[in-house]
Amino acid sequence: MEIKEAELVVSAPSKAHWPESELPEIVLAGRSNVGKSSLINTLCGRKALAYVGNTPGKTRLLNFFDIDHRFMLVDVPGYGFANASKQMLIQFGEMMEDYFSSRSQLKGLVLLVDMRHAPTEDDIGMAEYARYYEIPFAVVATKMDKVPRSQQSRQIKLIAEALTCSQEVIIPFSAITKQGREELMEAIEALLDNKEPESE
Ligand SMILES: Nc1nc2c(ncn2[C@@H]2O[C@H](COP(=O)(O)OP(=O)(O)OP(=O)(O)O)[C@@H](O)[C@H]2O)c(=O)[nH]1
Repeated sequence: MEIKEAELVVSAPSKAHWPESELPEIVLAGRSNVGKSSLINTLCGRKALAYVGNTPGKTRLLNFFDIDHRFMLVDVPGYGFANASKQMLIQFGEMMEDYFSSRSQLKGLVLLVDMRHAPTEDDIGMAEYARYYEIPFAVVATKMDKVPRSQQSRQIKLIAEALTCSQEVIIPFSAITKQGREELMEAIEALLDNKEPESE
C-alpha cells in the first residue's frame, strides 16, 4: 500500500470535535518522544507534515489524518512525559477512555515503543487497555537504527515479554533508514481488514 495523499483533518481537543467521517480508524499511541511524528512522516512521505518536535508532550489533541480517503490515522498525544501534572494525566485518561470505548470506526491500535528500552508501565497499560476494549493491535519498535544489530532480537524478546504478545507482531522500525515501513503498512492493512496481526 502506498499513501498518495494524507491530510490533517482536525486536531480535536474533545469528542465534540471528532470528525463525522465513517472511515475506519487506526490509532497510533506511544510514550512521548518515541518517534510517533517521525513515523507518520515516514509513512506519509512528509505529506502529512506531522510536527517532529523536541518539546516532549506538547500535543494534547487527537489528530485525525485522512489517508487517501480510505482510512484515518489518529495520532494520540504521547504519554508518560516528565512534569505532567495530575490534571493532564486525568485529561489524557478521560480522552482515551472516551475514544476507545465509544468510537465505532476504531479498527486497531499501533503501539509504538522505543527499541532501546523495556516498555514502560504506561506502554504495558496501553496494551492492556487495547485488550480490555478488544481492539486488535500491532507493536512498532522504533529507532532500530540506534540498536546494534546483534542486540535487536534480544530487545524484541524483551518487549514481547513485557507486553505479553507474540514477537511476530513487533515490527522493528527506523524513521531514518525507513526499515520496517512496508511491514507496518501490511500490519495496518491487516488491522483494517479486521485481522489481528498477532494471530498471523
Ligand atoms: N535515530 C532515530 N531517531 C529518531 C527516530 N524516530 C524519531 N527520532 C528522533 O526522536 C526524537 C523524537 O521524535 P518525534 O517523532 O518528535 O517523537 P514523538 O513521539 O512524536 O514525540 P512527542 O511529540 O513528544 O509525542 C526526534 O529528535 C527525532 O528526530 C528513528 O527512527 N531513529
